[in-house]
Amino acid sequence: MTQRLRCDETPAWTALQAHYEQVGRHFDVRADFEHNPDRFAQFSQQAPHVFADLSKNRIDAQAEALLLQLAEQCGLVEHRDAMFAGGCINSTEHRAVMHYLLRNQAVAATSQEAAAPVLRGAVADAAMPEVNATLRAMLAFAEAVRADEQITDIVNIGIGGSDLGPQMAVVALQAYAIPGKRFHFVSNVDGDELGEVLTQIRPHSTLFLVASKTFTTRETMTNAHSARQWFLDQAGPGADLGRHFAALTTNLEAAQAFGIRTTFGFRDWVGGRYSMWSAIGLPLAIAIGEAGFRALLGGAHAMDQHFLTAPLAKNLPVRLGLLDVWYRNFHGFSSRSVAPYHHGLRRLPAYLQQLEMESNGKRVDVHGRALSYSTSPVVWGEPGTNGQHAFFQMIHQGTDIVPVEFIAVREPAHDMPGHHAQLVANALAQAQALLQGRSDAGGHRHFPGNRPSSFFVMERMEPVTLGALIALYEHRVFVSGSIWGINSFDQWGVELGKQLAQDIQPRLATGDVHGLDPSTAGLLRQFRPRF
Ligand SMILES: O=P(O)(O)OC[C@H]1O[C@H](O)[C@H](O)[C@@H](O)[C@@H]1O
Repeated sequence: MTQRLRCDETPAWTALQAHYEQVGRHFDVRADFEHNPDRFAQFSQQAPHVFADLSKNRIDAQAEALLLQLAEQCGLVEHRDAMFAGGCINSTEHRAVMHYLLRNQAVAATSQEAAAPVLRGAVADAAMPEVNATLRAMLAFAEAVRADEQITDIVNIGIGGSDLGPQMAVVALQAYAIPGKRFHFVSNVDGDELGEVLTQIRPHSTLFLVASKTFTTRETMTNAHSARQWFLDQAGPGADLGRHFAALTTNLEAAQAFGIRTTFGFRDWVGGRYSMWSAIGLPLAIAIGEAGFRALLGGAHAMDQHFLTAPLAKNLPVRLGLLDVWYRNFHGFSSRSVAPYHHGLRRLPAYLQQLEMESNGKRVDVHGRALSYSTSPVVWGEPGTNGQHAFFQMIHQGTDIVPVEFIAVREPAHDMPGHHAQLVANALAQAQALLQGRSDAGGHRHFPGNRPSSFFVMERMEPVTLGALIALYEHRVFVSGSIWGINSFDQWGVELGKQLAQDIQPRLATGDVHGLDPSTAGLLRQFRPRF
């Protein structure tokens, strides 16, 4: 990787610091709305399937111009283009990052059209035949499962990226899910989770999907082995494991060694948290069918094209990623709350926690040098209107500023009179209240206002819009990670705990506390009589 200027060494960074001191620190969005009649138009835009209003944020044209200079001076475009050219940008794992190839399909493409990739180039041309062949095989399998009335329950066993994406999407697209089939997601090694699912299913009507990129993740392997044992015990003699288990993995040999003959693969250039577009999306494909899954890919692809081709000043992932940098590094905001005003998006905050914090929660740059500036904010949230009755108090009147991201759709999937208007009114009102505040009352009733928020609007929650929304988030995370000069595609921070768990587990049986710190030793003794 060529040496680039670190973001805090660029002239734009220094200029942003000065602009923050002179203007940003005291910038009042309400005053700017009064002086600038174009503010809404300037800070809102239509991207593929997602309209975004960023005008309630603490940003002015000068800050955005300087952020765009920062992007230029940090080599954002070169980095983006390196990713889309198949460059080895995941340098610590020596891998390319090419999940976008999995959705290299035009919206509403038929299976024939889909065989012709939209993004061209040597890397895409080489990879697409296998990508399309796997997609076709996986979608054919999904259609067969959909048509198989004997199979009523699909149990996905996977964790992290092998759970959060497909689960979030199956929940979000419930209105499009095939009737008569239930979808279960088992991720936790806590036996309560698998145990609860096993009480609801029968072996002959269940399909287990063992989803693991590596096929070595201990939680997933423990759950998969327990599920297999349960299946063999319950199904009795003649149990056909092969018909009731499939694997979604890059490690096909390990899956076969487990006894699974139906396997769908993908390549190591698909990161776990970027894998819902791959074979890991099989539960979703079963739920929404081939046409739905292709529409999801098409929506994501439309966002890829936007990210690749729109000028940076009108490039929504770029604007959002730069806003994140502005807030994190200049305003010092340490968290962002996501508030989907859509019941179907209730797993989105959990999904985004992994996407953003596992990608950008890094303290060294791509060369391993310690950073002197902050990276990933904490991302958290709950669906509206529930959050309003819980933690919005803090967002309106607390001592910290928490930018909020509202997400709403124009068309609901239900036809319950009055509900949708009330839901949307609440989302609009919350954003308005955060901005306006309330100064006609003092003390406890005073709302300071000028509290920032963004607002995303989509036509309805459907495969194509969900695909675009998730790709938007992926690229936004890429943008801020790229400015920070970190590797957004590794996750070494999850390793140490895994290793120590392997050391501790046998100690629970033996009681050996040798070499442990006093706290861990004391806690281990608390559990000792149980093992
Ligand atoms: O899909 P798997 O190989 O089982 O990995 C599952 C998850 O576990 C890892 O520890 C990482 O933190 C995640 O990025 C990954 O998605």
